[in-house]
Amino acid sequence: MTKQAVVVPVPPEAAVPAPQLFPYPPPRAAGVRRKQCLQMSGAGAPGRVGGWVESMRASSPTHARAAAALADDDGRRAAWMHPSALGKFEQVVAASKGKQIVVFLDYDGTLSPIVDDPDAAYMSDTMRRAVRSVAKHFPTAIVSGRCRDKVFEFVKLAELYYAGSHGMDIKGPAKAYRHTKAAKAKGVLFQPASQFLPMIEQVHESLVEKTKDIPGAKVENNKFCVSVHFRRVDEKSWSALADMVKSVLKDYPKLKLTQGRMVFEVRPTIKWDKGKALEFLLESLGFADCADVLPFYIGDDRTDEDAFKVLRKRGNGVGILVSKHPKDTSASYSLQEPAEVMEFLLRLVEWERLSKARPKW
Ligand SMILES: O=P(O)(O)OC[C@H]1O[C@H](O[C@H]2O[C@H](CO)[C@@H](O)[C@H](O)[C@H]2O)[C@H](O)[C@@H](O)[C@@H]1O
Repeated sequence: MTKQAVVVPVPPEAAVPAPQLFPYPPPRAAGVRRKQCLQMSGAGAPGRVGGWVESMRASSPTHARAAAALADDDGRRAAWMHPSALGKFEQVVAASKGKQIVVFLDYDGTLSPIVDDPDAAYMSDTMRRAVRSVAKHFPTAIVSGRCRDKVFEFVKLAELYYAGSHGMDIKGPAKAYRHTKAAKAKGVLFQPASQFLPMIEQVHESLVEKTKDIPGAKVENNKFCVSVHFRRVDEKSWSALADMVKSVLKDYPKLKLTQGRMVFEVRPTIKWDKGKALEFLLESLGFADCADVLPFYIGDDRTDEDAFKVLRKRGNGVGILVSKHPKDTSASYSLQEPAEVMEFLLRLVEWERLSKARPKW
């Protein structure tokens, strides 16, 4: 395959931008307070350990269920916040008239169910078939916090675009989609954080060493970022684990700490995230500043919010949050779990097949 290696350094983050709302239907629920990602970087001081533990609790399924039980008392608000992308399917696809749909899919919790062991987060064969069908009709990308090779090992579809390490490692298929002649003809390869590789290696080693005595803690090397999992750590040790991670990162002001689903994510402080990856891929496909595209982004995690925000800012696109519980999100629709994601993808394929067969008046 012909590769085009583009390695572009991206400047460190200057500041965390204030959350902003965009006039994009349907509206977000009012009165839901936005939870900031916890930051530990040159730009922001770390919160108290108590703050971290609160945030760790918030990402645990037991606590999420308790929060949802409260929200259910106000069911009207929950329903309004996240209309189902399946229930509102016709409305979702109506916006695509005359436009090319491009599909972006997160992996963990979206295509595969969340499991205790990150190495065993397999995708079902039926889900793989659904994603393959989607990719036959629309340019399709997987956007994951995992390292690109690992997510490819799970998905195993060569025809897709892959953005691993939260979008910091992007590679396109050998035969790329081209909307315009200006679109990149050669395979895409983009690694904006390559200068951080040695640092990430060091931090990975230190984190493995430091956390080895905390039962259940697991450190995962995701190439341009590192995950520290606490799903299998006793809640009594969460604060000790948070302390350890923070103490390692003290010596690395160019790295920041964010949190996902029962996982700490150590990432370079560059202005690059899943949202930037989405924009980069649209541009590579030939859709830069283009109105005749409708991006769909489906994801379940806090890091997917960066992509949902980009869609809101563009005022064009469909953000779908995968969650059983009401959450503060910039997505416009929801699906409850990977099984519903699969149903939605199959429906999208069927709708496209039928609309091609339909006579154009
Ligand atoms: O962007 P994603 O594809 O959603 O990746 C985010 C993290 O996903 C994985 O961790 C999550 O899934 C695991 C398996 O189900 C689960 O055990 C863990 O608690 C979840 O946080 C992956 O292992 C991480 O490296 C990714 O950063």
